[in-house]
Amino acid sequence: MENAAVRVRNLRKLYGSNSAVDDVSFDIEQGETFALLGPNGAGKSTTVEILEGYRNRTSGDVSVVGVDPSDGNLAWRARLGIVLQSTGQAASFTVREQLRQFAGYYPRPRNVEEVIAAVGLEEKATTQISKLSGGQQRRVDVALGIIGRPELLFLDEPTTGFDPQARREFWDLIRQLKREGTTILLTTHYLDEAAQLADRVAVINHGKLQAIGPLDTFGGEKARMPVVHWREGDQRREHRTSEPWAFVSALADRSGGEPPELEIRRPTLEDIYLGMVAHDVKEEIQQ
Ligand SMILES: Nc1ncnc2c1ncn2[C@@H]1O[C@H](COP(=O)(O)OP(=O)(O)OP(=O)(O)O)[C@@H](O)[C@H]1O
Repeated sequence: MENAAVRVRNLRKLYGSNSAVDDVSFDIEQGETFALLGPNGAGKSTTVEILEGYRNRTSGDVSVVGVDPSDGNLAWRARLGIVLQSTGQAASFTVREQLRQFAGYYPRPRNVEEVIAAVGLEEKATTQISKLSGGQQRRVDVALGIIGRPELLFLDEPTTGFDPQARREFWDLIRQLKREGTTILLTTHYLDEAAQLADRVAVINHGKLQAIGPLDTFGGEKARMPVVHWREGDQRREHRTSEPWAFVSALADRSGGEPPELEIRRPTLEDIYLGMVAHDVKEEIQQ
């Protein structure tokens, strides 16, 4: 990729003799939403913290919006938005005060009131952050991450604690940022969230990049094959096929009409991911 927002080559991080990140390479294109998935302890946070300039690497090359994070200065940092897994808020400030203060750190901040509205906190703008619920505090984290109009937004488990409606509103907000050209690196354990938002997905497991690819082909043809489910007498039956309609039509002919409890299920990203991680499936790594 010519103008990658993020470029990672042969990244390694050792903690003593433990290889937390082991020869990982990938690019994130400008404007792309990239989801980094993997089980607990896989090396996601270590990778992301190296990109954010919060952690040193053992070896490899890294460039984030054109700068090596280990040389990143304040001007570089102002081009990034970071929503960490947990943040220590200045809890005695109100939502509006906190956002106004943060807006002052950036050269081209977004409008504070617009950001408050975007994260759905209009009614809480004058409430002290310490008096907000966990999910509302998480919305403040997200608001602080976007107030500086970042080119590249890091979202680490952004919707933990959100109720279902708040998650959907958050997804709309992320789509809006994407339309404005923001590059997004999303780390999440919610596979439906990755499926909703990501253009490309990568799975990191035991420190290694296990799979990477566009959302709509991720996992390969075999893992994505639909499964036809139906009932025959008191038995539940299923059949995996790349041509479910042909199979269903033959099944209907055979059983003289639509079989009971007929369903065609396409594997979700979660199904594909779980199959991959459980079986340590090696995907062809393609950039
Ligand atoms: N500061 C540290 N010192 C020593 N080992 C560490 C340190 N931070 C992380 N590790 C180890 O590095 C490995 C990768 O951890 P990391 O936090 O990057 O995983 P993760 O994929 O982000 O996990 P999670 O989904 O649980 O957040 C783990 O084995 C972890 O124990």
